[in-house]
Amino acid sequence: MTKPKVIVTRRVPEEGLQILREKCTVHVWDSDDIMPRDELLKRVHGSEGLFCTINDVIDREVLDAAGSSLKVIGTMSVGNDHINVHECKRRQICVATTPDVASDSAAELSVALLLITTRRLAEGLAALKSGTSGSWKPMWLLGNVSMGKTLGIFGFGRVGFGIARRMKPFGVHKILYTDLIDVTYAEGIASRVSFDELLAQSDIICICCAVTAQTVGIFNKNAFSKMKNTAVLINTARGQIINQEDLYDALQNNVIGAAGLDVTVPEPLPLDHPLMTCNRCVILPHMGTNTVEARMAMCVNTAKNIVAMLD
Ligand SMILES: O=CC(=O)O
Repeated sequence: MTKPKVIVTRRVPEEGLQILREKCTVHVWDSDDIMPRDELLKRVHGSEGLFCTINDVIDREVLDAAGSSLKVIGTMSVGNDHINVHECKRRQICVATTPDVASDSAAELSVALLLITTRRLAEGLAALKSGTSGSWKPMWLLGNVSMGKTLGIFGFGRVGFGIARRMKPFGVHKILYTDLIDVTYAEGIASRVSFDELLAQSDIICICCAVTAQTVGIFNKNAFSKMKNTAVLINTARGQIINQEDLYDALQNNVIGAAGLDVTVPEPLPLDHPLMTCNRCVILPHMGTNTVEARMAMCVNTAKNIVAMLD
């Protein structure tokens, strides 16, 4: 019996590829760079499985190019916003993500970014490296401590819960969350409030929701105007959730205090983008799940998902 053909759109850990090779004929785009679109369209033809990442836009064109043989798409990611899941459902193509194994890494990165931003560590590091930090000064780069503050979490899923659990020992006074539903695991840790209450009460807000029609651009001028002017906004979810022009204006005009972004539109943000010039905006190049542990587990799970569904 011929083995099913699986396309892997990126160089990924060998452990995952081995799992695939036992059952499938595997074609790997063996590069750290994104598989060019024309190559993807060409190579996906006749495949039964597609192993992709967040940078591969899997739309109708790709699904058409693959043809009716395609049964499963395994994405080595938590999010699936790069995939037209409605179209996949219509065509009875299974889509699998790898959420659980990445939650600790994503929550930890969120807390790291929160601390870098609230304590102004990026500015300190930049000053040291450029030789402008000078000697110790009593009134220089004063950040804020988390102790006694109110932490707001927008989207209380695995990552939001992980942030809450990690920030509790820092002595935050209150943890609030906004989500579509009451989540039972929030009991004793966080209280559900409306979006407006979250905006008004929080000293720090972490965005950890999925990007949907309801959340695109929800952090905009109107939302910023309801936040404290000292508030710090952290986004480790998706760039589209923040209106970046409004964020720039809010930071420039001291409507809010600071922002820490692991995700932007586009990625990477061009060097001449206005947000890149903002001292109070810390920007990382989408590193939420960049740990050896998460990447290995994400790769192995993606491979297992594909094999299981082809079986
Ligand atoms: O953003 C990263 C992911 O969705 O895994």
